[in-house]
Amino acid sequence: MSDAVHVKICGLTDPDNVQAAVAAGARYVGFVFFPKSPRNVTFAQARALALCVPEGVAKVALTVDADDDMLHALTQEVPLDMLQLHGHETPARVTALRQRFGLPVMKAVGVAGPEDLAALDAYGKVADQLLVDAKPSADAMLPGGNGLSFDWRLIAGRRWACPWMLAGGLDAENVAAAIRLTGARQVDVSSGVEIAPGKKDAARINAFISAAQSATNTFPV
Ligand SMILES: O=C(O)c1ccccc1NCC(=O)[C@H](O)[C@H](O)COP(=O)(O)O
Repeated sequence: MSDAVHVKICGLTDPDNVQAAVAAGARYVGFVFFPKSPRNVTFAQARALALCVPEGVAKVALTVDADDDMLHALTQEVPLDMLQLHGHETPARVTALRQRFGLPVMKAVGVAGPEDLAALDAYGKVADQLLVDAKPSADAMLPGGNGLSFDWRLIAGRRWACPWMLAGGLDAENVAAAIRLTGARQVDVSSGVEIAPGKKDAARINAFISAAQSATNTFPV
């Protein structure tokens, strides 16, 4: 992995914001397939957005406890590079989906306290990537994308068997500190580059990517 921190902009719904993310240097763009989300896109919308994305930028589909039929239709209709699983998918399900759909799988794991760290070790052995995210509160409407951060000291300097991304409540103001504290080489953002739920903003996307890429990561690779 190169020295610059890799950025994923998640929950894109608009071609102008996809272009803004790509132009600013995002390495991943994420599309949300979760009807209750303000960022939900249809397969047709996602396909149109995906066709704007150049080679070298990974197109990630975020799903929540999706069944095989949904994933089959999704992967047939939308050109994708990765699946992001943001529900209660077990390690066995992660393994099965990697095999069935032939795409790398990133498993999101919510962290609120030290008791959540064992799950990162378990999923790190079977997933292609981990998304280390804030655990949503019990009454949250969404399982992610809540703009909530967790205590980064819980994972400072920790490593897993696969590459990982830091997520949860990041924005242009705090991302450099988060990178310094955790040693993250990849970061993911959704709410922190929005002006309203589901409404991304090109200036915020630019500011976030610039702040992440200029952050100094002092941890060894
Ligand atoms: O964004 C959503 O609406 C969403 C819906 C269902 C599951 C996950 C969802 N989002 C996850 C993300 O966008 C990010 O990967 C992550 O949780 C960080 O989000 P944020 O704290 O808003 O930056």
